[in-house]
Amino acid sequence: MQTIHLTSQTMSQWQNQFQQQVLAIGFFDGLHKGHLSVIQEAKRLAGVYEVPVAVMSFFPHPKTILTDLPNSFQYLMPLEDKQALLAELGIDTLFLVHFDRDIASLPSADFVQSFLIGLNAMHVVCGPDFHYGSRGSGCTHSLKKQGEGNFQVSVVELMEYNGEKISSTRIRQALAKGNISILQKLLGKLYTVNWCPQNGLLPFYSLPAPGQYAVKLHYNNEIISCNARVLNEKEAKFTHDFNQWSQSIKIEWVRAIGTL
Ligand SMILES: Cc1cc2nc3c(=O)[nH]c(=O)nc-3n(C[C@H](O)[C@H](O)[C@H](O)COP(=O)(O)O)c2cc1C
Ligand SMILES: Nc1ncnc2c1ncn2[C@@H]1O[C@H](COP(=O)(O)OP(=O)(O)OP(=O)(O)O)[C@@H](O)[C@H]1O
Repeated sequence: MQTIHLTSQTMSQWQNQFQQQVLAIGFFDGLHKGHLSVIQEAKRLAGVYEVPVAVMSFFPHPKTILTDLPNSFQYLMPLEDKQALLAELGIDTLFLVHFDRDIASLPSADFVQSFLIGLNAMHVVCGPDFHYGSRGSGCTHSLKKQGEGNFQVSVVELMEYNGEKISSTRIRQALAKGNISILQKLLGKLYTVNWCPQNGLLPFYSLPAPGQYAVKLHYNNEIISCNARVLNEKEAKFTHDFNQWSQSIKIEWVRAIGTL
C-alpha cells in the first residue's frame, strides 16, 4: 500500500495523477466494525469495476484543530497501526490529508472538486453520518450532488451494537469507564496498545480507566497472560516483569478484574 500525503497547499500538483479508483472516506480511528463495513464495501466495488481501492483519512484529528484543548484528544491508534491494518485489508492507496485550519475552512464543494474529483474517484463510500467541508456542512446528500457526473456515492448501513451506533467516541468512552467487555463487540477484536518496556505507553494509544485488568502480552511470537494495574492515563504496572525486554510489546486488554 502506498501512502500519499496531501495538504491544501500541495493538492494542485496531484490533480489527475491517478487512474479511476474507488475511495472510502473518513477518519477511521481504531478501525472498528462500522469502519470495516465502509472499507469492505469500497473493496467490493473496486473488485467489480476492476480498479484500485483507496482510503482517504485525515491527520491530526479535526477535533484537535478545532478545539481549545488540542492535547486532550484520546486517539485509539497511531497512524502506523492504521496503515498496517489498511494494507492487510488490501487497500492500494492511503490518501492522508493533513488537517489544518486551511483545510477546515475549505467549503465542501471545493473539497469535493480538488480532493475527490481531482484524484479521479469514480465511486466514494462512506457511512450515513459522514460530514466534510467547513463547519462540517457537507453530508452524504451534498456529496452525491457535488459528485454528479464524476463519481457515484454509496452510503453503507449504520452499524450498531445494542441499538446504539458503533463509533470511535463510544470506544473512547468505554475505555474511560474501564468497560473492556464491550470493546470486543465494537472493534471485532481485543483493544490493543503498544508499550515500550523502558518508556511505557507509546503515543496515540489510550489506556483504560484506573483499575485492574487481565491482559495478554505479545512479544517475539510469545503470548503471556498476566494482570495490569492501570494507575492513571499514562502509567500501568504489570504482574509480569518485562523490564529487560528490548522491543515494544503489544498489550491486549482482555477483561476488567476489579478496582485498584
Ligand atoms: C474540507 C473539510 C473541512 C472541514 N471543516 C470542519 C469544520 O469546520 N468543523 C468540523 O467540526 N469539522 C470539519 N471537518 C471535519 C469533518 O466534519 C469530519 O470529521 C472529517 O471529514 C472526517 O469524517 P468522519 O468524522 O466522518 O470520519 C472538515 C473536513 C473536511 C474534509
Ligand atoms: N457504525 C458505523 N456504521 C457505518 N459507518 C460508519 C459507522 N461509524 C463510522 N462510519 C463511517 O466510517 C467513516 C469514518 O467515520 P469516523 O472516523 O467519523 O468514525 P466514528 O466512529 O463516527 O468517529 P467519531 O466517534 O470519532 O466521530 C465515515 O464514513 C463514517 O460515516
